[in-house]
Amino acid sequence: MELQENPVALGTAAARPRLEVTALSKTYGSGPNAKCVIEDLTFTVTTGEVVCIVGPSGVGKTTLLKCLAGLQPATSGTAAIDGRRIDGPPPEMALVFQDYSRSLMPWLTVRKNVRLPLRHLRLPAQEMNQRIDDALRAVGLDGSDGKYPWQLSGGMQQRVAIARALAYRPEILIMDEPFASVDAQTRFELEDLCLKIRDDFGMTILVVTHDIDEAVYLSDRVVVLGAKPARVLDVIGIDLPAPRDQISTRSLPEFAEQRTTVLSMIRKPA
Ligand SMILES: Nc1ncnc2c1ncn2[C@@H]1O[C@H](COP(=O)(O)OP(=O)(O)OP(=O)(O)O)[C@@H](O)[C@H]1O
Repeated sequence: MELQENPVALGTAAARPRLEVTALSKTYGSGPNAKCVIEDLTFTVTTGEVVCIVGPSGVGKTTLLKCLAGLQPATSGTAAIDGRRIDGPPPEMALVFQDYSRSLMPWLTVRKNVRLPLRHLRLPAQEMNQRIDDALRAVGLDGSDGKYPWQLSGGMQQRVAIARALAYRPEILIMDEPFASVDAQTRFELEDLCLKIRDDFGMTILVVTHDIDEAVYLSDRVVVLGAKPARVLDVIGIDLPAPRDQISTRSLPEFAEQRTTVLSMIRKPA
């Protein structure tokens, strides 16, 4: 797959903040009905990093992701890519949502689903087909392109959703609880796919998850959010050896230590 060269793997670029969230706040409504959902969030995601955001349910993650995706303005503060303020959907960003059953079109084949976001790029047919083939191969679904989503397992459907994001060739991938609706074994496979995408393409990946173990397994750093309003409690560097492996990494004493650190941060009284 030829998404982009991996500057991190090639050692040609110093790690730099790709995505910068600075003092970002979002209040819905005004006057007596004003509701501050996220307050003064500051964190960065560096090129080629996987960063997970964890926090209590209803913390405001969708609100945050909508601001990062340029779908709604922040009330104050900024989100920026390479120092460029986000004020609309950034062309270098793709999103993957939890609910694949609602994000895939059941009446379209796998191939046509993956092609959907490419239509507005007006690519030559050959390049369009190449991108679709590459993306399906990257998620292990080459050979399934003529099937319909409802003919696939949940995990395969989520792979289609990931392939659709990859075919767009994003530099930044944002995933909103992407593996929450699949069984445990598939979840492990998709987590490893996420790390492979980062390793192969140097992609910068931000994942929202409620699963602390998943956050520790995937992340270079974990952003821990407190609730009401959402604010950053801590950013925890995850120092685990690469490459990560579902059995050996999760068996390490350091894994348990990092997990306890994140968990106790979330459960600490405000
Ligand atoms: N457009 C809106 N107008 C007013 N309030 C909103 C709006 N969107 C979200 N909210 C409120 O903001 C709060 C956080 O919602 P949000 O959907 O961002 O949380 P979440 O972390 O994604 O939730 P969940 O974990 O349940 O998916 C909720 O109380 C919600 O009611």
